[in-house]
Amino acid sequence: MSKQQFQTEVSQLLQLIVHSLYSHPEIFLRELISNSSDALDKLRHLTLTDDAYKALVGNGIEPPRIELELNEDARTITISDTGIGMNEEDLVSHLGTIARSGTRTFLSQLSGDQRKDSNLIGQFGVGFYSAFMVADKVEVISRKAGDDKAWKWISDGKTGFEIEPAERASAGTTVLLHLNEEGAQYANSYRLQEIVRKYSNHIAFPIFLTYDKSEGNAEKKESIKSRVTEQVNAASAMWQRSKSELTDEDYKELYKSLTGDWEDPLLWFHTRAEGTLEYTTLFYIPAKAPLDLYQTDYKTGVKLYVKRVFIMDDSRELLPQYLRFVRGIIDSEDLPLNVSREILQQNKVLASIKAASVKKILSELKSLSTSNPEKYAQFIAEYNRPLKEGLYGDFANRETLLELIRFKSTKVDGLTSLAEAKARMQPEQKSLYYITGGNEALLRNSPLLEIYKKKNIEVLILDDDIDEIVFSAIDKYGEIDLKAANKGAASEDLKSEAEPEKAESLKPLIEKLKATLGDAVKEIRISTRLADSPSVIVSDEDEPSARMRQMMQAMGQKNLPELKPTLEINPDHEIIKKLLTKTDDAAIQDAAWLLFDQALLLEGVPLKDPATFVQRLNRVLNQSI
Ligand SMILES: Nc1ncnc2c1ncn2[C@@H]1O[C@H](COP(=O)(O)OP(=O)(O)OP(=O)(O)O)[C@@H](O)[C@H]1O
Repeated sequence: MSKQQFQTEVSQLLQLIVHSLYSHPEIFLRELISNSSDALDKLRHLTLTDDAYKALVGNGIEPPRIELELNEDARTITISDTGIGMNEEDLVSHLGTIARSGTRTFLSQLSGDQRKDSNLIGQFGVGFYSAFMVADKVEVISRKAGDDKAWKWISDGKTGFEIEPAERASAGTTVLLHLNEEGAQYANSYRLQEIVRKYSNHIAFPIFLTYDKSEGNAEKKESIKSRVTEQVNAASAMWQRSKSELTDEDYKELYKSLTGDWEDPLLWFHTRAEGTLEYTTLFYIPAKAPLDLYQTDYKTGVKLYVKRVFIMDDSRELLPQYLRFVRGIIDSEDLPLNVSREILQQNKVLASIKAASVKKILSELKSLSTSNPEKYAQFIAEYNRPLKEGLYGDFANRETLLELIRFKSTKVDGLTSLAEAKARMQPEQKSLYYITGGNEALLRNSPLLEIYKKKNIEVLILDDDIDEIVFSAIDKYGEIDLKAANKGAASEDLKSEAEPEKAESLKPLIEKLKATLGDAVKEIRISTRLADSPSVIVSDEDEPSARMRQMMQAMGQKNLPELKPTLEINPDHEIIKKLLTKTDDAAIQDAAWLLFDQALLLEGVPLKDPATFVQRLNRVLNQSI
């Protein structure tokens, strides 16, 4: 026998489970049955596709079933399956550690108070460990398909576990729960049947319950107990039934058992396609974004079935990456059962299912945005950003995605759509405008927006760090141009007349400024977009903005060419007007740098030489007091 410690995270998780989940202990059964169902799925796939496993059917591998056994006197429940099973190594790694990085990160981020909040932990599946809510000792006896040996794992759920050799007639896993005080209520056959029907009715494998049934004997006026085994669930793949047969509760329970989420899903879409290709899809959108949404090793949430046989649940080919928050099932009639990961990558059937699924999901979201704006707002609060990622990669659905994404704006509180912004356009307004950068407050106060304010034109505020990358690739919304206010060309539309004389009179000043700033700027020109500020910096259409360069540097991009922005000055500003009459070169030089540096600061670009900036500022201040 070997005694082993739990990984630290497991101990933390167990603490959390035992101390915060008392409100839902019954879910232990759903979690264990869903593990059994997964194990049966995995083995069935192997026996259908792999000759070595095929040969073992009836000889070490039994037909798929899940058996619950209740022993009221001993206060034990067993959950057995004829699935894939675990060997010694699997038992240690699957039941002694937490493999999912999402769970690990989640646990490490929780504060003391949050740990007490059971809603928070409901966001991820607690899985097997939920057994310790109801049991003070758990034994797992398992034999892996293809192996002769069986192993027993025993733990009190406190610090560690023991492993020893065991006996098991065929492949599969038996979980034996020694119920604790809290769990005693489940040593009751009615209760168990009720829980199975509530949470696991849709499980595609038969679930049997063996228990002592009391039956009245009218003659002797007494009840006789007999040991019986009865099937408890419907055992048909729920998604294959027609929508009209299914209730909201059915959908919600399937979702919970698929994902381990405790909250109801926000939405679901159930579709059956018949015709050239036959398949069923059932997609769910979780109410809260999955914890690993922004991790590169995120867990995918769509399971692939072929003719109701589970094939895989970790393929990134089933939906595009930006829809990685979608959970659910794709069940195809046309794919081969032995379809491999490599084949999936170039498979035409899957490509069509995938394309149709994306269209379906997006079009359902689009109709939700009009039919139920409140629910849509909940969706957007969680998933606006992944949709933007889609804008970057999914050309085929760009138009729909543009309709779905929501924006902050200078004209409305909260969020708005492009369609709404279009409806608010001024009669003379030629394009839709936006400004990008990493900080909302900075953007809202940017001098670049002054002219828009003056002309009562709306500007969308794009303050997500991916916005500039995404939107620089998108120049149209339908027929209308989308233009960045921080780029050169946006001001073309807003040009006022009467410029030639102004330009002529400012020429000498611009030359002096240019002589002072030299290589720090690419060009100095008269601005048509400023009202209250004396100066601003802008980038060319094809250049990354100043803020974007910072991001690229932060991400480790080296050898970026020096930033050489264009400085625009406001001919109508008092400072510029005064400078026109100044002849003192030293004062003009100080002013040139101050105009440039303040424009950089407002763009959120840190100054290269703050000390000189402060000296200059103090010089000018000194003269003005
Ligand atoms: N009945 C079983 N048969 C075979 N393997 C099992 C069984 N129960 C658990 N396992 C193994 O133990 C692992 C951990 O199970 P656990 O329920 O904690 O998490 P999970 O099912 O992977 O994730 P989640 O419950 O969050 O969806 C499983 O991934 C599986 O490999």
